[in-house]
Amino acid sequence: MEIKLSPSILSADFANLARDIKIATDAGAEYVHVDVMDGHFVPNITIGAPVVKSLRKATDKVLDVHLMISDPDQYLDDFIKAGSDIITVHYESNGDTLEQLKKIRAAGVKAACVIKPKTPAEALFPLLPYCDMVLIMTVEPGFGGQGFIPECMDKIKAVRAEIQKHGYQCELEIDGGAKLNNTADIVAAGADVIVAGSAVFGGDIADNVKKFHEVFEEGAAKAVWTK
Ligand SMILES: O=C(CO)[C@@H](O)[C@H](O)COP(=O)(O)O
Ligand SMILES: [Fe+2]
Repeated sequence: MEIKLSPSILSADFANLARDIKIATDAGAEYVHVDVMDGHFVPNITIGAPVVKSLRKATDKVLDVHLMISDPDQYLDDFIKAGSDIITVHYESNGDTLEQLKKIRAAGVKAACVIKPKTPAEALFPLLPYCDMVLIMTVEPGFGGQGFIPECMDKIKAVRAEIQKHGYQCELEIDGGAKLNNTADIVAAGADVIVAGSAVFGGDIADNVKKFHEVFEEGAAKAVWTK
């Protein structure tokens, strides 16, 4: 069972993004997670579409773009044109989430929807047929380096059960607080894409990526679900 790592560049060296991404992907990271924050939807400002455009030239790995912005409708075209491979919109952002997902897919980009920790898992269910991936936030969005919220484990299980029940081709990503010591349980609960920022870019990046893949195998061996 293939479990993928999506290192969040929020914890990388912003003056050396291409270098840090290369180290992580050469070591086996499958995706590159890009946290876009607008200072409105979350109390932090990070990067926008021009940076995604530059990263597109720096890597051919999957650019997994997590939009933490109030108005996706205003910026979706920019992130599509910049070369995103996956665009994830928040259920809690303004506008019609279903229409946003359809627009992303129509542009040939993978569409994903994300819920914050206080949003129930069931909010995602009607959107699953329109999603190539769903993301469950396991911290409040806005900052890297926070602790995993344990109550989110049941949400991972509930969304995994719904995906399995209908046979949807939809990846289940989690984001926030994934560490080497809790990721096996997160995978066993149902996640197949793990975002990790501080636990990848803090210390030896290549070694951390390799250790995450070891932990994925442990989690997959304990999992009661299969792909
Ligand atoms: O979207 C976010 C935070 O809002 C994340 O992608 C974080 O950047 C993950 O960082 P760690 O919790 O793994 O340090
Ligand atoms: Fe993120």
